[in-house]
Amino acid sequence: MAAGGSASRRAQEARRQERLLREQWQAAREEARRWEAASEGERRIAAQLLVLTARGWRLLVDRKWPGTRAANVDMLLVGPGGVFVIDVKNWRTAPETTGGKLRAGGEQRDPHVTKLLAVTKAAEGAVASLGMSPVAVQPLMVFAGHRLDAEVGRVRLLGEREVGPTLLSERHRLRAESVRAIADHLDRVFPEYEGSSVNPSVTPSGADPSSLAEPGAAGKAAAPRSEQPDGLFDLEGLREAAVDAALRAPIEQWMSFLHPDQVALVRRNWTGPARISGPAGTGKTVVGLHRTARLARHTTGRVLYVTFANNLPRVQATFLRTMSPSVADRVDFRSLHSWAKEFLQEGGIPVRLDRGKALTAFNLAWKWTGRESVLTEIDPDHRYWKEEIDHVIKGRGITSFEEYATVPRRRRRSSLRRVHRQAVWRLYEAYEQHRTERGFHDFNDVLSLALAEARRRTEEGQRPYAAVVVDEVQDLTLVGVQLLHTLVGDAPNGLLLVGDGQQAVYPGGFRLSDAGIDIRGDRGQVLHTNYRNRREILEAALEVVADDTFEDIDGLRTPGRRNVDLTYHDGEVIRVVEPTQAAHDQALVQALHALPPGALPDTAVLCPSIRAIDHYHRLLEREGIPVCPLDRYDGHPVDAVKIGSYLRAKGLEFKRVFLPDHDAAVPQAPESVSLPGPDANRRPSYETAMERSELARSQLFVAMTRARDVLWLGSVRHRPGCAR
Ligand SMILES: Nc1ncnc2c1ncn2[C@@H]1O[C@H](COP(=O)(O)OP(=O)(O)OP(=O)(O)O)[C@@H](O)[C@H]1O
Repeated sequence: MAAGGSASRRAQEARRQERLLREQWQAAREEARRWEAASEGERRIAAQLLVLTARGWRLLVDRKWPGTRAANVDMLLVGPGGVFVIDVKNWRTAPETTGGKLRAGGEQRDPHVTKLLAVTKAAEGAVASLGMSPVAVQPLMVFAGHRLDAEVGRVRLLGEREVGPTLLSERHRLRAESVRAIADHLDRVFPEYEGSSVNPSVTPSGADPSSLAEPGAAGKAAAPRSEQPDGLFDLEGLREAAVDAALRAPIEQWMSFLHPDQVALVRRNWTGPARISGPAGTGKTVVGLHRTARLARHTTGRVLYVTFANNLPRVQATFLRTMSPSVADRVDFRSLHSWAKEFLQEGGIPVRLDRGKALTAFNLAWKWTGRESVLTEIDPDHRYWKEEIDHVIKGRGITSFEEYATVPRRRRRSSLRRVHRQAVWRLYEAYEQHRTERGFHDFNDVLSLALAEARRRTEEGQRPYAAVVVDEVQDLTLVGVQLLHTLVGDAPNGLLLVGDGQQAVYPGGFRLSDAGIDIRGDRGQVLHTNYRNRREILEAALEVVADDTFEDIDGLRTPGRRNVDLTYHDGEVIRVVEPTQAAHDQALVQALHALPPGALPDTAVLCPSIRAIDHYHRLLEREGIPVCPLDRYDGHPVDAVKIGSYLRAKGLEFKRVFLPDHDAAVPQAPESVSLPGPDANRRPSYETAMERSELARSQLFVAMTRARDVLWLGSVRHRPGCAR
C-alpha cells in the first residue's frame, strides 16, 4: 500500500526517526571504530548495518563457510527484509557491470560473483533445512568507497552509501519470530571463524583465507577513497528510508516458511509436466509461487503464472513482489483469457470479444431451436444448455457432431441419448451461425484462436516462456489447458499444474489424458497438511461436501470427506439463524461492528450471487462499515471488509469469513431446486438438479475454507432448504 498519512504526521514521524537515527548512528559508529582491521569505508558499511540491528535485524560477521576447510563468509544479515549473504569489497577501482559481468580496473571479476553465489547456496540450504523457502535468501556485494546500485545475475551490488537505505526500505518479508529462528539457525550452521583476528560478533571480514579480494586491498589498510566527515554520514538516505518504512502500511504477510516437503517441491527438477494437488489450504499456491520465483531466478526466459479468475493474478503478483522483488518483473501474472487476448493481439490476430452479444446469440438460438425441444425433458433451464456448449462442446474444442455424439461428458450427471445430443448440436449450430454472422467472439473462441496461434508459433520454433505455472487448474477448460501446454510442451520444469478437483466451481471438466499431458512418477505430488483452517472450520466445510465424491483431472474418484492433517485448532464456527431477513442482516452488522480494532483488513463477507453482493455491499456502507470489493483487491492490505462472490474468493484467505444467508443457494434435495422466471413451474431432471446442488455445495465449500480462525454462517429460517 502506498505511504499515506497527512503532511504533519509525516513531518512528525520524520523528526522522530531523525532523533532515533542520530542516536543509533552514533552508537553504531562507536562500535564500528573498534573494528581495527577494517578500512574506513568498511567501517562505514558496518555502521549502517549496525543501525539495522537496532531495528530488528541480526548481523553475523566473519563466519566459517560450512563444508570448506578455511573459507569464510563476510556477513550474514537477517531481518524483516529477508536474509542477505554479504560480501564486502574494498577495491581501489570502481566496479562496473557490462553484459551481465562484473569488472573492475579493466579486469574480469566474475570469480567473486561465483564465490558469493556458492556461499549463498549454502545459506539457502541451511534456511531450507529449517523449513523456510530459499527464495528469501539474497546475495549482496557491498563496495567500500564506491557508489553503486546494480545487479549481476541475482547478485545485488551496492555502494557504501546505498547499502543502509536500501536494506532499511526493503519490504517486510519476515516476522520477528522468523528473524530470530533463522538467525539462530545460521549462527549454528555458519560458526564463528576461528582464524579471525577480530571480534566476530561485530567485525567485518578482515582476514579471508580464501580471499578473492583485490591484490593490494588484502591488508585492509588502504586509505579510504571517499573521505566522509565522521558522524552523520549518509544519515539523510537512512532517514528517508526509515520514514518510508515507518509510514508504509503493514503489507500482507506472506508465507516464507515452508515444510521441508514443500521446499523439496520448490526445488525439484522435473523432466516434464508436473502437477501439485491436495485438499484446500495445504499450501499448493504457496509452493507454486515459491517455485515460480525460483524458476524465474534460475532460467533466463520469462515465466507465465496463470489462473482462471481475474483478480487472483493481481493478488499473487503482489505476493511474489513482496517475497522475491528481484524476479518479479520476469513473471507475467495473468488470467487465462486476458493473457490469450493479448497473445492474439500481439500476433496481429483480431479479437472481437463481446459477452453481451454472445448472450443474446445464445438466447436467440434457444428460442429458435431449444425451448420446445427434447432438451427440456432433461432440464428446462436454458443455462444448463449454455454450460453444455461452453464447457463440453467449445470448452473441449469439439467441432463435429460425430465427436460430440460419443464424448464423455465429465462432471455432468445427466445422461444424454443420441436424440438429446442431436438437439444440443442443433442449438450449438444455431448459436454459432448467429455468432459468425455478427462477427464476434466468445471467451471459448479466444482460447481456441490462441491455441491455433500457439501451435503455429511453436512449429516455427518460438517459445515465449521458459515455464508456465497454472493455479486452480480444475477451473480451466480442456482447450485452456492444451493452450498452456503448447506454450512449453513437455520441456523439463516447463508446465506445472496446481489445483484441487474438490474445489471445481464450474460445470464440466476434463482429464489430463484428454489434453495429452502425461504426468508420471514423482511429477504428480499431493500435499496433505492443511495450514490454513482451524479444525472446527474445516470440519464444518467438509460436512457440506461429505457425500460428494468427485473426479479430479487425473480421473481418480475421491470421497468428499478426505483425510487431511491439521495444524491448527480452536477455530470458531458461529451459526446464526434468524426468522427474518432483517433480523439476520442486523445480526451480521452487529457482528461486524463488534470486531476488534484493526480486524477489518482480515475480514471478508462472501456471497453466492451478484444480487446478494449488491445487497450486503449497500447494507455495510449504510452502516458505516468500510468495504472493499474483491474485484478491486490486489493483495495489499486495505482497512476495509472485503466483499465478493464465492467464486472471486477462490485462492484467497481471511482470518474471519462471514457467509450471510449461506444456505439459501444450496438446495438440500434435488426436488427443491426451483428455476427462475417463466420456468418456475418446470422441474429439472433429478440428475441435473443433483448436479446443480453439488456445484452449489462445492462453491460453498470453497467459500467456507477461505476462513482461517472464524467462520460466521448466517441463515434465515423461513427459507426452503438448508445446508447440512
Ligand atoms: N509449511 C507451512 N507452514 C505454515 N503455513 C503454511 C505452510 N504452507 C502453507 N502455509 C499457509 O497455509 C495457507 C494456505 O496455503 P495456500 O493458499 O497455498 O493453500 P492452497 O492449497 O493453495 O489452498 P486452496 O486450494 O484452498 O486455495 C497460507 O496461509 C499459507 O501461507
